[in-house]
Amino acid sequence: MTSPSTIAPKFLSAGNELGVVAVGFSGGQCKPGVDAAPSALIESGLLNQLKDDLSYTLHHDDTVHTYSELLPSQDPPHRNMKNPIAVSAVTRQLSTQVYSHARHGRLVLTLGGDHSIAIGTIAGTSRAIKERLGREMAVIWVDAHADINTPETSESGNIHGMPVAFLTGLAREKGAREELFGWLGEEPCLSLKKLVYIGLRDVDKGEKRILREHGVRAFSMHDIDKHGIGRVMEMALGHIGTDTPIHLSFDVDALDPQWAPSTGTPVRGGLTLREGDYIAECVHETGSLVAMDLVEVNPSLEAMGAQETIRAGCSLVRCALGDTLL
Ligand SMILES: NC(=[NH2+])NCCC[C@H](N)C(=O)O
Ligand SMILES: [Mn+2]
Ligand SMILES: [Mn+2]
Repeated sequence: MTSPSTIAPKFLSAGNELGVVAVGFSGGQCKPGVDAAPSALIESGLLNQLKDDLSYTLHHDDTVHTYSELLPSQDPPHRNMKNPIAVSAVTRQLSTQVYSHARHGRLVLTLGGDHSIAIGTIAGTSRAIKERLGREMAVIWVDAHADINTPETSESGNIHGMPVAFLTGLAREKGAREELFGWLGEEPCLSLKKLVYIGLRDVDKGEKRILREHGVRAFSMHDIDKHGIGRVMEMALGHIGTDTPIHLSFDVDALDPQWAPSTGTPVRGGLTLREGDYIAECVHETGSLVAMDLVEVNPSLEAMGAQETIRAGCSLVRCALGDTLL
């Protein structure tokens, strides 16, 4: 049984308004199928639960956006990135959709898609929050991976391993063309000081150097084993403070493959589903949540576990949006 949350949101307009954006995009990595996640999540009843059980007023265009009209016929590698023009165009368009929900003071839920789409979602919310409230926002990035490669440090060329580098300005290219992420502008969307990672366990060499050099706050699985998830969440939220809007970007591969096998880059030794739900519940309890992404569910991989993965994804979203155990 569920009932609406009693936590009053600090940075949203009244009325429990939820903007939903469904993004069927897979161009930030090489495995097809992650584009089918939004339909799978919606078909399993997620949006109905948010409406009926958690009493949200939904703003959704009933479309899974594939942005096919934006995809170029030619998209050669640029600085070693695969599909750079496609990812740039899709995230640019997505950022305006997320922005217009957030500008109205709605909580924004984006269902991906691979994690490259966070370039668009975080660009959109951070701009809206800056305009509405004159504040900088924080990002909690829950993931097995840091996704902070620059095009130059990346070994794969997959942009889903780079969104944080673009958002924080680390990947900036002087005089970049609009259609090659130049649209992001000079000013970073996110400060490295307002970024917190949880769940890391597969971080590339170049990424480790970046995290160390900039003193980024990161809680790996080692930290979770050592302190327990309760203490880790206290430290993570303590770093952000109580007066800062939070964007939660949740990569389902943060969960152990036992709970979320159907994902493109699974890594053993991850969070239990309960730990994942707990992270989401704690973020909800802050009252500071302004946006959430759920990404990297790929129902076509490990098809046996697809329903399991979808169920886990739905659970994470419900918890972040106020579902409680009692
Ligand atoms: N969003 C993800 N699942 N990212 C995985 C990234 C893997 C690897 N670090 C790369 O840059 O290619
Ligand atoms: Mn990941
Ligand atoms: Mn990721």
